[in-house]
Amino acid sequence: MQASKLINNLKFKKVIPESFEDFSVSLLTQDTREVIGGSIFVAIKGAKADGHKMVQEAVKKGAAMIIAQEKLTEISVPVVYVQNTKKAMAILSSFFYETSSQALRIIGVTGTNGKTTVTHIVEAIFRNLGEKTGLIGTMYRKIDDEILKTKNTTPDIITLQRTLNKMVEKGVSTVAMEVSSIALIQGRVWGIDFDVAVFTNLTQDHLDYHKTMANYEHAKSLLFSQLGNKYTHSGDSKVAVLNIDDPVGERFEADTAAEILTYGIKKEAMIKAGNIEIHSEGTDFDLIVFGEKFHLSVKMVGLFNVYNILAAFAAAYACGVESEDIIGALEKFPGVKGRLQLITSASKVSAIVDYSHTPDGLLNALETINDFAKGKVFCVVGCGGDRDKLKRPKMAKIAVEHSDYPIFTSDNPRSENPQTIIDEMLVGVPEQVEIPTFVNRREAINFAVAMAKPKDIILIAGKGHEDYQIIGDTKHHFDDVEEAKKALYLKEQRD
Ligand SMILES: CC(=O)N[C@H]1[C@@H](OP(=O)(O)OP(=O)(O)OC[C@H]2O[C@@H](n3ccc(=O)[nH]c3=O)[C@H](O)[C@@H]2O)O[C@H](CO)[C@@H](O)[C@@H]1O[C@H](C)C(=O)N[C@@H](C)C(=O)N[C@H](CCC(=O)O)C(=O)O
Ligand SMILES: Nc1ncnc2c1ncn2[C@@H]1O[C@H](COP(=O)(O)OP(=O)(O)OP(=O)(O)O)[C@@H](O)[C@H]1O
Ligand SMILES: N[C@H](CCC[C@H](N)C(=O)O)C(=O)O
Ligand SMILES: [Mg+2]
Repeated sequence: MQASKLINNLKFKKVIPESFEDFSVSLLTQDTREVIGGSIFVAIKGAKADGHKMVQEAVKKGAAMIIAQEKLTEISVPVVYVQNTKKAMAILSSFFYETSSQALRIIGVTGTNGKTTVTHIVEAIFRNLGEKTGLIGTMYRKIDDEILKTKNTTPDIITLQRTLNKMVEKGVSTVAMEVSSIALIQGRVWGIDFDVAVFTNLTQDHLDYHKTMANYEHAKSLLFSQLGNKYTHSGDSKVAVLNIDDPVGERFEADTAAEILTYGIKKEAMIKAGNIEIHSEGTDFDLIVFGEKFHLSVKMVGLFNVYNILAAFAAAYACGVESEDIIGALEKFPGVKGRLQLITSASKVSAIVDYSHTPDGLLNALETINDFAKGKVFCVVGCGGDRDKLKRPKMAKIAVEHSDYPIFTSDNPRSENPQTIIDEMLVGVPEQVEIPTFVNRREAINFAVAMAKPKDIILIAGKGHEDYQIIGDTKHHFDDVEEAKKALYLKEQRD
């Protein structure tokens, strides 16, 4: 696309110099590290760095035009001044990648917990129908079978539009996408034309960023207010899928112009579950869809996963998929890596690796395990550095109250001192309770495995699918599943 045509999509701007030699735009980027000849570089003022200070570097690498919101001097390429470069980036990327988001059916999922799980179930439902699918979230970006790495749960808008564009090229028709609260506030999904927006739940997380639960809720509500502002006459109205058992779900009804589809277990919902029986290998329940009852046996364990299944069912139902087709996929779905992932061993001690890194997630994981545990429950847990500190004493208290042997350790300490994080967890524990603590996560896992007896279960919480540990600025290889398997194997040899 020619630069002049692209920037014409910005109504309010000042271009200096006013006339310039037009060129074909090779790349639109906000990151100097990506710039190639013929790029347009968008200068963003971020939390850590300021793109305006890196413009010379971008030009040196071949940027042929700069979009800026602050005065730049001595720049040898045309500069387009706008009020807000983030907004300009959203507008330009949507035109640069043309029709991507309109050409796809996009299901956005937001909420504190369950986004990764729900998006994976939604993906499985549409794959089961023979469609090519896309998935964007915490673990990766997936275009049909191709897996691309990801830095954030919800990528920046340019990466997002680029990814959607590749999906269209590859013949993908439906995309399931996690939409984080931070992304909503930062405008990472501005201009994305969601067809269905799903709300899972809202409990404490990310207060380092949002400061209050009210701000956090407001951030999540943006997905619903962004949905369905314009009614199309094709009959495909936008749908907000809301967990009606969560008071926040009820409140979001007022935030959206879209049609509402409710799901729940406790309250009267359009899509409901009842007669729930949880066992160690799966869950049985009745699914009631507008009064019509189906019986389901799924491989996923836990009440919270029934909510995730209801959310995914409702999302697919909102797109017109038949109940029987959805159920077929749900009963086959094996679960998501690192979410209540069971590791058994000949020693009869089992480990469960779970991505519970919030108080509510940890409570749900422990309550589920307690429901079917026949021996004692161990809980190896830590809290991430440079993230919500208020989670620390709460998660510690939950571990102490809901497991027989809590053991505190490090998650991803990042720039923080790992012992300080553990000390902040200990604030949530009564003084007389002694907790074994290990800064080294491997030692904590080995200790739990050594202590455990046949029939005991060890929950290793917080890192799920992650195959790394971030200590300082370094990302070391570390995988809870690998560690648990190794420790359990050595125990078998010893005992
Ligand atoms: C605090 C925060 O949210 N930061 C996010 C934000 O960064 P930022 O805009 O503040 O960027 P910055 O690092 O200050 O840099 C400013 C500008 O300079 C540019 N730059 C920077 C360095 C350089 O050498 N060259 C260069 O051009 C950058 O590309 C950027 O345009 O925007 C970036 C692009 O969208 C994100 O990658 C980045 O996420 C960081 C890595 C992060 O850790 N974010 C976490 C808190 C986060 O967003 N988490 C959510 C929720 C997870 C969940 O609950 O599932 C997520 O969606 O991942
Ligand atoms: N519906 C739910 N309600 C409460 N807890 C849940 C729910 N679904 C999952 N969990 C818990 O939260 C953990 C993370 O689940 P998942 O990865 O699906 O959530 P997420 O919203 O994608 O998290 P993140 O914000 O880190 O991307 C799980 O390992 C489980 O312990
Ligand atoms: N999406 C979450 C992931 C937390 C995972 C946990 N292992 C940690 O590092 O704190 C976050 O960025 O807060
Ligand atoms: Mg996720």
